[in-house]
Amino acid sequence: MSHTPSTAPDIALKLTDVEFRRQGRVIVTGVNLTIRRGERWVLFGPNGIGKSTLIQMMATRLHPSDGTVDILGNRLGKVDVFSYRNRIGLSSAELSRAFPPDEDPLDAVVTALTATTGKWRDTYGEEDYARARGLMRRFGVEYLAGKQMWKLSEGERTRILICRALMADPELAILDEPTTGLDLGGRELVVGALSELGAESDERAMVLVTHRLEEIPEGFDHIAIMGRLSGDERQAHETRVKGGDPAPGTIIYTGDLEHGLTEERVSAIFGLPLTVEHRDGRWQAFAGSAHR
Ligand SMILES: Nc1ncnc2c1ncn2[C@@H]1O[C@H](COP(=O)(O)OP(=O)(O)OP(=O)(O)O)[C@@H](O)[C@H]1O
Repeated sequence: MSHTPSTAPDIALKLTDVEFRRQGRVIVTGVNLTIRRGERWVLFGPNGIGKSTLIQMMATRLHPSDGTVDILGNRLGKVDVFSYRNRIGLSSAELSRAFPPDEDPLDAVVTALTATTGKWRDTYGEEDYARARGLMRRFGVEYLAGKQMWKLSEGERTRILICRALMADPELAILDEPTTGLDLGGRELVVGALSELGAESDERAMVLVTHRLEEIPEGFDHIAIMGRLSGDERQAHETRVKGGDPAPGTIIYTGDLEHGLTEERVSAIFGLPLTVEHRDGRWQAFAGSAHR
């Protein structure tokens, strides 16, 4: 049966008027975001604002309560997700819990080809394993082949999941906090490898989630910044914000990263005066003045 794409061919991801509620609480609302093929995006915002919630939708793991999510021309909820899930590469903490504890990390990477976890029933060729090993080398974890997933440190598991996310040469790669648990050396290796990937001119769309400016790789030049509803918009929602629940998260800026990451905006979303610096392609933020 032929399938009419739900969006223009150059659009990888489109969220339209998305709201997500959990147990009566509005977690995110008014989310609009369009990501084109070949673009590298950072999804940035403070803890608990709803970044992972949006990522789960972008990766077909969660449906919006309202609004629409279009992924690679498929409207979420209208098309069987298993028909296109292997075109999306995801690395996230939630996913890391899906593997059988004794799974070989090499298999955890290679099973991305069939969008499964656990190797049984599937067979993969030598070429597949060679690609998996190549990715593991690139991210400094080739030595983990033959080990067991449950024994990995957090930083090792994170890197294995990045390799897995890239294994199937996905059209959309989604990396949720890809430097979680990494020591300084590991972080710099991963940020460097992601910068290289970001600089490659291909049609893959990439979305990287972080709440730390230091972890934005070079080449990621678009940003969606999340903050909480404020002013009139918040008041319009007040009747729906129960008890001490924080105001819903939303996207307060989308576009060019260079212009989006202003001190004013970053200070506002974290609720304290911050100095933001951009030097040699990398970003950093800290409280107070750089000239003290
Ligand atoms: N299963 C759940 N049940 C109830 N509330 C949840 C659940 N999962 C997440 N939440 C709430 O939804 C809000 C958004 O969470 P989410 O994980 O999307 O934020 P985040 O921006 O990714 O945060 P972080 O940077 O800390 O990972 C939080 O207040 C969280 O407590």
